[in-house]
Amino acid sequence: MSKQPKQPSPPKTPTPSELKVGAQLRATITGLSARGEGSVAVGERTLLVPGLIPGDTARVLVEALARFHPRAHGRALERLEPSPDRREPPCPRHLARANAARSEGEPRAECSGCPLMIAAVPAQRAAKLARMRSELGLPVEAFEGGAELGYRWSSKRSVAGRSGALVFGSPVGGPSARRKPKKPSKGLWLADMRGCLVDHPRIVAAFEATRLLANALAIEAWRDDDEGGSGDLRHLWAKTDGERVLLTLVTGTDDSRAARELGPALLEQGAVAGVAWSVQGERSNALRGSSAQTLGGLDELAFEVLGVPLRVGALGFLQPNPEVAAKAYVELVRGETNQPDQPDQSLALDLYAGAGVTTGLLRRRFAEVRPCESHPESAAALGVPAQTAEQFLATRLEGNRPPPALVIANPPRAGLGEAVCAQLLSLDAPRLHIMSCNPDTLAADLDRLAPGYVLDTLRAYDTLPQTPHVELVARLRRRAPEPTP
Ligand SMILES: C[S@@+](CC[C@H](N)C(=O)[O-])C[C@H]1O[C@@H](n2cnc3c(N)ncnc32)[C@H](O)[C@@H]1O
Repeated sequence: MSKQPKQPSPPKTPTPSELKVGAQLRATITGLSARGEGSVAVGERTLLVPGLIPGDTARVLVEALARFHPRAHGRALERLEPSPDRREPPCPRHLARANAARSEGEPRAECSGCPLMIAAVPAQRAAKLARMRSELGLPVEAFEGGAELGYRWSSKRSVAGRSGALVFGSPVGGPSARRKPKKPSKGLWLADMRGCLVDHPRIVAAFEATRLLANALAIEAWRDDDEGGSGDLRHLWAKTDGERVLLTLVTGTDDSRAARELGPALLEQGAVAGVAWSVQGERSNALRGSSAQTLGGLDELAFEVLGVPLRVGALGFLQPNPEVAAKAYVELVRGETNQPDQPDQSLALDLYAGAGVTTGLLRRRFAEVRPCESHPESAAALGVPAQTAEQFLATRLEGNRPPPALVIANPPRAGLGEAVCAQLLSLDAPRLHIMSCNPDTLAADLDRLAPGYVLDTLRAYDTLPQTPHVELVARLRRRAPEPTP
């Protein structure tokens, strides 16, 4: 008799009674969390396990049951049956390669910034789409992507380590890490992101040149402590137009050797086209500080997105993946479905306008476009006073003017929130188009807007492959008034 091939075992869903801290379970992952952990529903709770993807069956140690959320957190002890979509992550610094042999001097593999890199990209996209559709109930009709690697035109690093051996990276033990640092370190414990595969190659080269020079100059890393902190270089922010790099040095103090020596040395070496300096000495995760000064070279990058000329300075927002974001912008500003895209002679509002790509695109169709932006540098580039969307809408509502023909809004991750949604309902524009980088807050905003708006179309864009992030564009139209009986 010929030997039968081994059949995969049926998926295993643990029972609620098995879900106790310290218990070891056999579980098959069915979904993905917002932070890229594998997830599986166990009774009322969702068990989240970093380092696993849908289709993986693993022995999982239950480490915690959340007190205020129906969540449980687990750690994969052994992968019993890997998902067919699993792959060796291409990045040598990826946490999943922590146990691989390293040559001497090679940084440890502990980066958890791309938790989905352990799956092939089509499977990553399928898992993200499934989360948006089934878990959040978002009727996403299409999901478009672009380059899988080297796509980031804007990237940040934190700085840690001792002088002469600085590490540029992101905190270890983040939400998608499979293990916490073994011992608490005095400063930040960072995963070394040298050679990051998702960053644009120009940015990778600029960060590496900066690291080598900073070490040669014995620049110190900034350390937060109870006395308010000490040291110097805290964060780095690099942006590129595809050719040139604008680097911002963020230091914890205004008495900074990094600003005095590292910035000029980088320019002299030709490692970057421009260097700016911003001070952020507060105890917070805020990275950019509120103002920057140019240390030399270019003070802004000038380039075009969809034919719109853009100028982005040291602290201005730039979509990390302009290639895919451009597809989302087209969807965001396009005219009504099935209607010829005729010039509209009326007014459009562009809320959270950032560098102004959408303002420029809307100006091709509308006689008047009013952008709103709260960051001083971006607002100045748009020629408007820095104002929050709340302040801007409050002023418009006071004036009791007729509603604009279209409002577009592209808020940060926190979404529009209750106050802005209430203002938008009062404003009563016939069309409202929202671009969002957070499906969870978009789902909440769509619920808040439902009394006044119907969702026409919802499309997603894979702006950050290898990570759980997505960008969405929701196009809403004002609800027709109920017929009076
Ligand atoms: C996701 S970005 C979008 C920027 C721009 N639309 C783009 O695509 O490049 C969000 C922008 O909103 C700005 N912002 C943040 N909070 C704001 C608020 N409450 N009111 C107005 N703008 C805000 C940020 O400075 C940032 O430029």
